[in-house]
Amino acid sequence: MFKVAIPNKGSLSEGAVEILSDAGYRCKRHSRELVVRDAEHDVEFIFLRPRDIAVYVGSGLVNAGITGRDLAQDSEAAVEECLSLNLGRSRFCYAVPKGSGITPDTLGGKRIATSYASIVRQDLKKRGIEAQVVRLDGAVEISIKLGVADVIADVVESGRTLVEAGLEITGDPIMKSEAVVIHRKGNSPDEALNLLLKRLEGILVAREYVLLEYVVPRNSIDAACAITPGVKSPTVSPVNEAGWVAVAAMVKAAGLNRIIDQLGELQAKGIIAQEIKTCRL
Ligand SMILES: Nc1ncnc2c1ncn2[C@@H]1O[C@H](COP(=O)(O)OP(=O)(O)OP(=O)(O)O)[C@@H](O)[C@H]1O
Ligand SMILES: O=P(O)(O)OC[C@H]1O[C@H](OP(=O)(O)OP(=O)(O)O)[C@H](O)[C@@H]1O
Ligand SMILES: [Mg+2]
Repeated sequence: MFKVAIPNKGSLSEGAVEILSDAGYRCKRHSRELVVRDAEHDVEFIFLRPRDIAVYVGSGLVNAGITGRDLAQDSEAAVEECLSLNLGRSRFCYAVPKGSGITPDTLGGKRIATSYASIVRQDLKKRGIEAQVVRLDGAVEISIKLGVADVIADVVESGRTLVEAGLEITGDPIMKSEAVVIHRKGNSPDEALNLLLKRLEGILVAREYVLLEYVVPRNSIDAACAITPGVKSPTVSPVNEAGWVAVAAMVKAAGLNRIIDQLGELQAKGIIAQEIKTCRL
């Protein structure tokens, strides 16, 4: 049975279960099960700590996993990414007490608290800086106030936790992260993994696009198709009224209102947008 590790807690846990469920897999836990079997798809979902997922995948004990890019890198496990899931986006940054003036170039000799010791050591090495890395499990932002560190390196999303702790980001992000599907480095994806990836890709596209349908005067069809070119090409069909045609096309949800306005200027009528449940391009 194909084994997929997913986070049992933390920021990525809900999103991972949701995208897999949208892709048609049965992976919801009813209580605290560690394993959920989807017999129909011949897949076993194993609930692990997000930090441990890359270790299991890298050792070949599970076939694939969903975890954060930062966690995968920090683990130093032999894994590679096969798909980004567009969820759990964050930046991994150095932060210092507001107004302290400490920058990434002046980290030499400082104590840097982090839950991602390996990423920080790699970054310091790249910069040629010697500093002390203090490995903490979480709530890293409080460590400076409590006196164990001068600087932190941590995950930043909205930045609210930093502000509340009186800290500010210094320098560019050390890395940008999001939830990714990983598999063992060097293994070429087998049929079961490719199927999982295709289904997840279908959900990513479905989340990004809507299906737009409208009718438009026949003499405006070229202009309308230029506004809604679809992914491959729009579907144009006859309607029961002379001089009009119906159009259906996938459009990016992000620019939807502007597209509707432009179609309105072409006298398009009956414009409707529908969510897409899944999609295979
Ligand atoms: N506030 C956030 N917004 C988006 N992604 C985040 C956030 N905090 C953490 N992450 C990402 O989630 C992943 C796992 O971190 P998370 O903090 O959820 O796990 P954890 O620390 O093991 O769990 P917990 O915080 O519940 O103990 C990492 O890839 C991280 O970048
Ligand atoms: O920029 P923000 O939106 O404020 O989010 C960032 C915070 O979220 C995470 O903390 P989490 O709740 O996972 O606690 P932890 O640090 O104990 O893991 C992360 O470690 C930061 O502290
Ligand atoms: Mg956390």
